[in-house]
Amino acid sequence: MYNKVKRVAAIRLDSAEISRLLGSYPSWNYDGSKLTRNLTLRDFETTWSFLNQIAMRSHLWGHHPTITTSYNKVSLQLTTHDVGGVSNIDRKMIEKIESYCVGREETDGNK
Ligand SMILES: C[C@H](O)[C@H](O)[C@H]1CNC2=NC(N)=NC(=O)C2=N1
Repeated sequence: MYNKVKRVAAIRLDSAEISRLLGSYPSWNYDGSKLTRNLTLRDFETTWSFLNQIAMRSHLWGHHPTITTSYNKVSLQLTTHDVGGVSNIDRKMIEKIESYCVGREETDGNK
């Protein structure tokens, strides 16, 4: 699944496309240059399982979010240097990351 590196040319998203993306994924924010998301996961193991999936996907696509983590907290930043902004690859990465989040975020019940 993660053994074949696939690179595609990045296409910059315009502001309407970025707005649509944020509409579909309200947990993400746009700071004018990059897409960001902060999340809290259920526990440490869940956090690293999630991070490993992102790492393998990043390796496969040659596209690497900036990641900051501490125990069960993760901050993600996504941008594409080649286009000097946000691209279709960042959008695809967000779609993947959101699928990896399902059922793994901390809920009020276990705070
Ligand atoms: C040379 C190398 O492919 C580039 O620097 C890649 C690596 N990973 C990357 N990751 C992200 N998030 N954005 C990029 O523009 C990017 N560029």
